[in-house]
This record gives sequence, C-alpha cells and structure tokens, in this order.
Amino acid sequence: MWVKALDLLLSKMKTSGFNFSRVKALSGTGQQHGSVYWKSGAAATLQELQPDKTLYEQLKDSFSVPDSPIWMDSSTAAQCRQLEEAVGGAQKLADITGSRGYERFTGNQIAKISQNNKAAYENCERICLVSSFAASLFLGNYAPIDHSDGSGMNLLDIRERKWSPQCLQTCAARLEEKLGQPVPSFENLGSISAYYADRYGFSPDCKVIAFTGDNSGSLAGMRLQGGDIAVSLGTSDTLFLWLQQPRPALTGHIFCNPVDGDAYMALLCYKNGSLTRERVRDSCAGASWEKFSQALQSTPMGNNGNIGIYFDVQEITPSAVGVHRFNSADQKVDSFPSEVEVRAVVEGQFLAKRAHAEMLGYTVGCNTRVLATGGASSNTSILQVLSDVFNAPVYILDTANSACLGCAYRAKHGWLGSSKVSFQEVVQGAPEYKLAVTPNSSAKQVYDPLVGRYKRLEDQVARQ
Ligand SMILES: Nc1ncnc2c1ncn2[C@@H]1O[C@H](COP(=O)(O)OP(=O)(O)O)[C@@H](O)[C@H]1O
Ligand SMILES: O=C(CO)[C@@H](O)[C@H](O)COP(=O)(O)O
Repeated sequence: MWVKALDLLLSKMKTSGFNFSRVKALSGTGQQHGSVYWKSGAAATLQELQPDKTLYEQLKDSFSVPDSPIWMDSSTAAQCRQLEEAVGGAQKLADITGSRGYERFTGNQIAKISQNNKAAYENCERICLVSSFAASLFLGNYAPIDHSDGSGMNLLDIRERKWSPQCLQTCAARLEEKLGQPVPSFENLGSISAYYADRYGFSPDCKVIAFTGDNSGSLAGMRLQGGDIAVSLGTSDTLFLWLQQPRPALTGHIFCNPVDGDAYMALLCYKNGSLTRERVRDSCAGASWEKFSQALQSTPMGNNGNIGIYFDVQEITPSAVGVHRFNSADQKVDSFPSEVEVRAVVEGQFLAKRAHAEMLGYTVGCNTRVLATGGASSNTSILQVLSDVFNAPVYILDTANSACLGCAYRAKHGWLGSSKVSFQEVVQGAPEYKLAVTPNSSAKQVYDPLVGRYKRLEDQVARQ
C-alpha cells in the first residue's frame, strides 16, 4: 500500500507538470514506531529499479512480513516486560532508551515477530522504520534509521546515540546487522536513485536527507523554542517539548532532537485523539464538526463540574481503557446530555495533557505559547478549550501539515550542510505563527483546580 501510494503520488505530480529537475534535496516523515521487513535479496531489486515499471510491480514480493505492525498495536506487553526485566527494570530501560517498555515501540514488535514468526524473521535481511523505509525507496538502497525516530524503538541509547547492545540482544538475534547503524536526523544520505531521474526527471544530483518520525518532523516544522509547548491533534494526539537535558520518567518519552544533535525532545502520546472526538461527534452532534463546535460554544468552561475520561481503545498515557463519566460530586454516571458529552471529551483530553506535562516538570507560565497542529487544529472551538485549559494563547501555522513542512526545512538544512549552518538559520525567513485564540479571563480560576481533580480521577480509573 505504501509503495503503491508513492507511485500514485509521483505519477500525479508528473501529470500536473511538476518540475522535478528543480528539486535540490528531499526529506520526509512517517508515522513513528511502525516497521518494515525486507526479504533476503530485496537490496538487489532496490538497487536495480527499472524505470519503465512502477515501484509496486518491482517491489511487491520484497517483504518477509506482508502487513507491517504500526503504532496502534498494543499486543507486545510480554515482550515489554522481558526487556524491562533484562535491563534491570522499567526506569532503567527509560534511563537508557528514553522510555520504559511500550507496546508499540519497534524493539518489542521485532521481538514478537522473531518469537512467533521465526521463518519471517530469518528470511528478513533488513528492518526499517516507516520513515527509513520511505527514504530507502528514494535512495534505491537501504537508508539508515535516524536518531530521533530511532528513539521510539526501546533500542537506542539516547545519550550515546548508538544501539544499546543489551537491548538488541534481548529483543532478537543478529538484530544489529538487520538494523544498520543509526545516523543524525539531518544526515545527507547521498543522491536519489537513477530510477527517479529516468522516470520522473529528477536531477541525478538531488540529495536524500535522512527521513524521520512524524512528531520529530512536526517539531522541525513548528520551529519549536524552549518554553513553547506543541500540541498535535492528528489521528493520535501528541504533546511535545524541546529539552536540553534528558530526564526520562515512567510516563512519556524522551527522543533525540531531530534538528539539534545535542538536544532532546519530550513526547506524550495519546491513542484516543481524533478518532474518539469523531465517535462523539457522530453520536452527539449529528456527524457534523459544525454542530460539535456549537456544543462547545453553548456549554460553560468547566462543564458544571462534569468530567469525562474517554479511552475507547487501550490508552498509552496512562495505560487504561473504557469510558468513565463523573458528575460534580465525583460520582460515576452512565451518560451525559449530548452537549455535556462533547465538552467532556475535549476538556478531558486537554486536562490530561496539562496534568501529564506538569508531571514531566513543565510549568505553564505567563510566557507559555501553545503551538497547535494536526487536522483538528483547524477547529477554533476546540482550540479555545485548549487555550482555556492551559491558560495560554494558542498559535497555529498556515499549514496544519507541520510534519511535511518540517521535512522540507530539514532537507534544506541537510543539503546546506548541518555543520555549516544551524537549523535556526535555515528557518529564519519562515512565516510567523498566527494567533488563533487567547484564554478567557476566568480560565485559570476554573481549570487550575480541575487539573488536580482530573488527575485524581484518572489515577482511580488506571488503578481499576
Ligand atoms: N474541523 C475539524 N474539527 C475537528 N477535527 C477535525 C476537523 N477536520 C479534521 N479533523 C480531524 O483531523 C484528523 C486527521 O488529522 P491529521 O493531522 O491529518 O492526521 P495524522 O496525524 O494521521 O496525519 C481526522 O481524524 C479528523 O478527525
Ligand atoms: O505513536 C505515536 C507517537 O509516539 C504516534 O503519534 C504516531 O507517530 C502516529 O501518529 P498519527 O500521525 O497517526 O497521529
């Protein structure tokens, strides 16, 4: 599906008259944690792509695992516990790799395949992340995994920026040779495959800069600065911060920073993001975002004390599942009126983000800027709740696709030479953020106490 998508995209660009020869360098981004298993012998096919055929025709038999595990998978709890035990506990694993064992993290996914599908693992010569897989297609060769996306595997030592031998050995045999060595996220990987020059008219000199994860791409696209807090409202909801020093904890993740080889980023990921809001939109707002927004506008901040926790599927932060509604006396109730339900889902999601960011040491102060991106950042009523809960102004970019934009900036950074220019110099002329909404004057008074109350109820749900 992914290979065919690239064929389709490039052929549509060609038909529309896009001038590929002007592209000096390209980079890209993929959903984090997913993995692709190249079959033994696939490198040769990749190196000898024939320009008269589609990529799909040539690569369809090149994978030893046909269906790639993706970030929504949570079936590897056993492998997570094995890895944590092998290195001396959950906090020790977090100290090495930036995260305790997480089900979607690629090392645990690889461990499960090597245990349950030995033949497929043996028949695999290279394992890519979704990002390095896409880079490999352009390079016509296996592309290395970058440090930032590589941090989402429970395999990389984030301080050394090298694979942790102990983690590799615990997850699967001969893993290092199947992964290749990781590289900085701004590494110039070399020239594009001749296939793209012959078939689409790319310059043979066009450079491929390491691809990275979607959240790392967003951090670059949003030009995050210390003190900012970025909230991505995509399929998953994520929250990320720029960090100078890693302080890994049992909640949340620390990744190598994608634009600065000495820095880090903190990330919190929520599986119940847009899909949960869509489910409530469909059941309570006639499947219309407009009606959903009207419900938010017609209900008061704080929802008269009603709080909802909506984990339709097993949540990541925290590990819990189910829909839980509480009235103003903290009593469990079975349902809310439609408008209350709409506000409860959005407020609950943002109260969770603020509570967890504060647990990571982030303090919402008078200079805090919330930068919003992702599909739902086009909805001003949702952004108003975000602004009120954080009691901070919310800014957006003209494009909600900050991950893609970030990779265009990163391509330029890698092409100019990361040792010659800093990422900040590369993005100097970029358009400014737009102020989308500011908090209501009584927001602090309403939400400061609700954050603590939400956390107490969430802890209760997680314990159950
Ligand atoms: N007007 C809107 N209001 C709220 N959510 C929206 C709106 N438009 C799109 N979305 C949400 O945006 C999501 C897609 O976000 P996007 O950032 O493209 O996803 P991904 O993170 O997978 O790339 C959809 O699931 C949809 O629910
Ligand atoms: O698992 C995570 C981050 O750790 C997700 O954020 C994925 O990176 C994919 O996100 P979407 O693009 O589907 O929202």
